[in-house]
Amino acid sequence: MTQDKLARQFSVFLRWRPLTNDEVAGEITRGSQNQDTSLRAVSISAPAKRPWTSPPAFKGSFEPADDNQVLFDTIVASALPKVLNGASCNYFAYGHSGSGKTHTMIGYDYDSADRMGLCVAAARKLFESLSILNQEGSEHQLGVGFSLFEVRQKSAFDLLNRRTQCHIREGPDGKTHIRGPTEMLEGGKVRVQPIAQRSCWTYDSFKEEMRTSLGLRAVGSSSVHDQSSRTHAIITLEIINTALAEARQAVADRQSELVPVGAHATTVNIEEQTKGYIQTPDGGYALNPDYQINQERIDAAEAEKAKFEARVSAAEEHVAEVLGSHRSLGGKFVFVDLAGAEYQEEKGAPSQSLRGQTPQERQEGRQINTDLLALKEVIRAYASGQTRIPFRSSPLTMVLREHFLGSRNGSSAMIVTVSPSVDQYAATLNSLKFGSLVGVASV
Ligand SMILES: Nc1ncnc2c1ncn2[C@@H]1O[C@H](COP(=O)(O)OP(=O)(O)OP(=O)(O)O)[C@@H](O)[C@H]1O
Repeated sequence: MTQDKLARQFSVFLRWRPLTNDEVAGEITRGSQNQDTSLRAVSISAPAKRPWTSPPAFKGSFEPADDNQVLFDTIVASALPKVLNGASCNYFAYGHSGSGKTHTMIGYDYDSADRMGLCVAAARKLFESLSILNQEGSEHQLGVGFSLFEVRQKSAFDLLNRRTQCHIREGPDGKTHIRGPTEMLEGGKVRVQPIAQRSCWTYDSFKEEMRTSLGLRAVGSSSVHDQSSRTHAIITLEIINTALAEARQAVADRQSELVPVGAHATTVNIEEQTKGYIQTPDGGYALNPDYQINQERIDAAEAEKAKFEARVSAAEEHVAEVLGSHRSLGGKFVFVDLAGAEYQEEKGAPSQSLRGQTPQERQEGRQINTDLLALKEVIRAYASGQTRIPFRSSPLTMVLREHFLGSRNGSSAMIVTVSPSVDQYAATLNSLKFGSLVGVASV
């Protein structure tokens, strides 16, 4: 295995949730074997269903009795030292609606260790480690920058900013920018709101932010269970300090100062070109003999613009310097609670959950499937060490680009959540096939 390949480890785990009270049709028979590799092959069967066995693809498999603490200890805990060393570690929950993704990633009880979701448990451990580092004494206390937004169709919705709709775009620098509405400030300055990051200095303040923001999560109306989420929720916990927050704020301020100066340079250029040329009878353009283009005026406006661009670059360099001032700064845990995968029954008929959907929900379902297929291709390309990774294929993968690229020395994993109910056989089979396609590429 090459060094690069080692740095791109991606593991796939399987989690069987318990049967719910209304799942009375019986349980899928399941097996899991280690063959000649360190990965497990998973097999399923049920009366009147076609049995299926995966290739060796799963790093581990969790039974219904395994609680969230067992998952945290097995999958996430070992990543903590990497995050404290500045790496980015990413975790995805994939599964059909109601299979246990939100229970796994976020949880419905933030106070008990065996029920809190992986992101809450990670925050708890992170704050414990940061408090030790902070006692060692440093100029700026370390804390956690928390952001939480949803990707739905082609937009992002910032749950830390009243679900404000943000646009997902690729900038000229090739990076993905997620931008909210523009604000007009004094002196013609324009500020484009980025996705909010809340600075949390204690675990309790983080939990409070989580509770408030998750109250705003979008839910669908007619899927498998009432709280079905139709969006991909992306939660980031980044190690920050006040110097980093201030340095990033300075970049935003310099960018808003640049906007009117850049607009002025463009206006001057257009004015001079409009006066300096006249239209000829054949529809072409020629120099206006009655006007001399004022090149000095254009150059002065361009020079002013260059001065403000340099201020932005200097502020960006300062962010990089601050990031380099402590080994932990910029380290990140990223948790992605993916929208429920939608699927067809074996013979192409719509599944029970698809039948009662509105046209808008069906359209959303198609986009969700597009996003999930794009994610599968990105993970396969990433895990197999390819240099060209198709991030542009969907808004979801565009948004995840920086986290994949930032995870060089980190580790990433997907948890495929499935129901053991025979009623959910087709959905479970569908999720296992997806997980094994991702898992075999990660060997
Ligand atoms: N491993 C588990 N142990 C106990 N209860 C679970 C487990 N997994 C899921 N549940 C319960 O099953 C229900 C559905 O789970 P959850 O909301 O996590 O599904 P989901 O996959 O996020 O669905 P959707 O995509 O529709 O949001 C919840 O009541 C949850 O508490």
